[in-house]
Amino acid sequence: MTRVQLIGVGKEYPARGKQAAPVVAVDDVSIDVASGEIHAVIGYSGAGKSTLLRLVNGLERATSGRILVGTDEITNLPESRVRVVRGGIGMIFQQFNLFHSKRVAANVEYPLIVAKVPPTERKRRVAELLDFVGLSDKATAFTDQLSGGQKQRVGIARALATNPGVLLADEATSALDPETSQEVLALLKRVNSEFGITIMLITHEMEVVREIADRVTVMDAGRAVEQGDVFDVFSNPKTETTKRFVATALPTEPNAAHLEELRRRHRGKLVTLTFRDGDVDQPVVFQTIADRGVGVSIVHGGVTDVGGRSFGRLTLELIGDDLKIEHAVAALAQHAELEVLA
Ligand SMILES: Nc1ncnc2c1ncn2[C@@H]1O[C@H](COP(=O)(O)OP(=O)(O)OP(=O)(O)O)[C@@H](O)[C@H]1O
Repeated sequence: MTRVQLIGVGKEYPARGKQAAPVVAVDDVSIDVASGEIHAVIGYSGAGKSTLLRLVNGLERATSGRILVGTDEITNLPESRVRVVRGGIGMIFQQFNLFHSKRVAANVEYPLIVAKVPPTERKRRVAELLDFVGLSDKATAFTDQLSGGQKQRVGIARALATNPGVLLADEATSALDPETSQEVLALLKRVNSEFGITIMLITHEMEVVREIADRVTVMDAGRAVEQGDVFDVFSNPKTETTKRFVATALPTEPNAAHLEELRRRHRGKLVTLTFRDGDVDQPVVFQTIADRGVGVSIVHGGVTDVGGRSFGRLTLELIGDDLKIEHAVAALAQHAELEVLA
């Protein structure tokens, strides 16, 4: 169980060439990852996510701010001590980074050899880890005989070998198909819940955050532009960046073009209702409409899960005479967040 704190962290790369300006890859980012938490950092390409991860594992030095991994302030430590701290950090990668010339068991054993763990203990630990990731039967296979999902499971077993307090995941499921991604994310959830390992992951995929994270930081152009509980951030996005991510995975209001199309097909009044975490009783909503003598059909949207809580956005067509619809809208507004689509 390890807490990871980034306090006003910045990373600037020097200018290359005479005309070029320095690149500010990470700009004044603060993230407090509680021990045992799964924290996702999401952003588009170039947002600074990978740089941030390299600062946390001490592969690069921050130009400003402080980073603490547990009680070790790695931004202050000499390189020899940073290496020791890195021993308590597991890493998994998009391209798995396995040794292709070694068998599965040898890949998992490698960090134990580096850590000078005695052979019998190593064998026991490797067997235990392969069992945990469900690959006991692949111990003697070469890694290029494995599927992508199996390779990442080897990566996870290897990362866990030395009992790290923190696991850093760099786009760990980006190279995998959706179903395999789900399996790997489920395994990471078990890593977190069974061993209490803090997980910090970077991704450009909203699905990953939705599936696994407790809290999220949204990065854009090196800065942390939104941060908080996954449900709070995504059910009420404030910045354009977050809104774009939300639109890829959560039910939204129809966009302008879609609204035109809906208008053409539906003559009634269109309204969008937002349901947050069961704070709206759906039967009451539909009863309210029926009680006013108004017909209803769902024309867009849905209900889904985010951060383990339900979130819904439904666009409804209200059908009936104008006055009744007006009353129904007024009554609905008492029960739910409602927007009339003008
Ligand atoms: N070693 C480096 N030298 C100079 N500039 C760098 C270096 N590493 C990263 N950058 C720059 O820093 C910015 C952030 O890059 P970074 O790779 O951290 O973003 P990212 O969000 O991880 O994107 P991606 O998912 O595409 O890797 C980019 O503008 C990139 O060009």
